[in-house]
Amino acid sequence: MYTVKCLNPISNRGLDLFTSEFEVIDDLNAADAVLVRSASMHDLEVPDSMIAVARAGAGVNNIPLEQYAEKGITVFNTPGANANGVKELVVAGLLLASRDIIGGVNWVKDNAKEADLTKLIEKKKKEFAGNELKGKSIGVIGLGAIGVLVANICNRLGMNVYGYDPYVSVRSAWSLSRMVNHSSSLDEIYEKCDFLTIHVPYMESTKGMIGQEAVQKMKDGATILNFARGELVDDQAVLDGLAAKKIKHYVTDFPNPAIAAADGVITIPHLGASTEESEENCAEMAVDQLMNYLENGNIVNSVNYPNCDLGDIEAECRITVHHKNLPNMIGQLTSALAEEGYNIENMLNKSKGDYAYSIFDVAKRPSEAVLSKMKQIDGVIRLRVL
Ligand SMILES: NC(=O)c1ccc[n+]([C@@H]2O[C@H](COP(=O)([O-])OP(=O)(O)OC[C@H]3O[C@@H](n4cnc5c(N)ncnc54)[C@H](O)[C@@H]3O)[C@@H](O)[C@H]2O)c1
Ligand SMILES: O=C(O)[C@H](O)COP(=O)(O)O
Repeated sequence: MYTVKCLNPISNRGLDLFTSEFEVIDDLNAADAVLVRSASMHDLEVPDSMIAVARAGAGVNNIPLEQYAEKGITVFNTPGANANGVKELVVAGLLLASRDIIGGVNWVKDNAKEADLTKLIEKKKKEFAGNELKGKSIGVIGLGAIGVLVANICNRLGMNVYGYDPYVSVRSAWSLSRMVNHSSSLDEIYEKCDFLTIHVPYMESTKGMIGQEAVQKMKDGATILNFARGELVDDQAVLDGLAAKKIKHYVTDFPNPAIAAADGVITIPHLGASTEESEENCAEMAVDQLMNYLENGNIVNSVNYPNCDLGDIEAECRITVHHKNLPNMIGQLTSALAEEGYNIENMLNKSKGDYAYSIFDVAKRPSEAVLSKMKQIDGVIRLRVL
């Protein structure tokens, strides 16, 4: 029996997938694994029993990835599972920024009781007029699961699309419309685009990537859309840009007190992935990956350990090892088994940065002495016997 604690509400579509071998519990201290959305785990004391975290979503900046890797806690996310939800809200953001829909709707509400409302509307509507998206240029920064969908739909809306992603994956490159222009520098995007939309992860290297210098390089009257993370954009740079009319609108899914009430800022309370469909997709994928890892030791879509998948367990015993990515780890682990006559029927080893993961299928459960010898090898972080 494995125990799972949810740190945020997780869609029942995912939780219902848990078989009788799994129990969702309230006590974190008794949990083997955690399911989480945006709750911050940075200052959370986690029990030694915890061996996995599944983020039902894309961004993992709420999880201490390196610290968990060091402890042999595998962290998963659900790539692409909420991308369509975000893409649709970006389209809404583009429309809210180019037509004064919010101003118009609010005015009608405020004047709802006026007897001659219909007449008044026809007089007033010119104040809420706007522009069309067709023919405007947009720069998409980050062409992953969301960026590709945004770039392609903007192309279909008749916009001139420029994409920037120096680390673009082959999968994304295949999915991108051939009508999307490839930008090799952010400067080209700043220079050419009426709209900029950011879809990169928040990391040390991307923090504040849209700052004073970037804003100064932008076209006059540009609109910035941020459906990725608040920290990617420097608030003061945006406020200065808005005050100087350099920036027309800042549309953000990540409001904070410094910008929430500022003129020109259109704020949405982190609703990008808050659709029934995205919540279900993320929950299903997260639970599926978690069960596969806990029961079979397979790693699919981890962000701090390599993907390593040997299928369902068919051998008598499976041993999984989280270890440092050091020379001769496999040699030492296989020797410990071979010295005592345990035959390895199948094995897989993968590495990611400083960490690696190995799976050994053996014909017989090794003795405690052999397992203890394997655990004591320098660089071994965690060993599981399944
Ligand atoms: N608003 C929401 O509710 C919501 C929902 C999902 C994701 N997000 C945010 O959006 C981010 C992107 O999500 P995704 O699913 O597309 O992730 P993804 O991993 O599929 O794509 C990220 C892309 O950014 C690129 N990238 C990384 N650093 C870059 C840089 N310096 N310049 C340009 N490109 C860079 C990567 O190569 C990758 O292609 C997430 O990390 C998360 O923070 C927000
Ligand atoms: O990174 C993500 O997937 C989004 O920001 C969604 O976060 P949420 O699951 O808390 O809505």
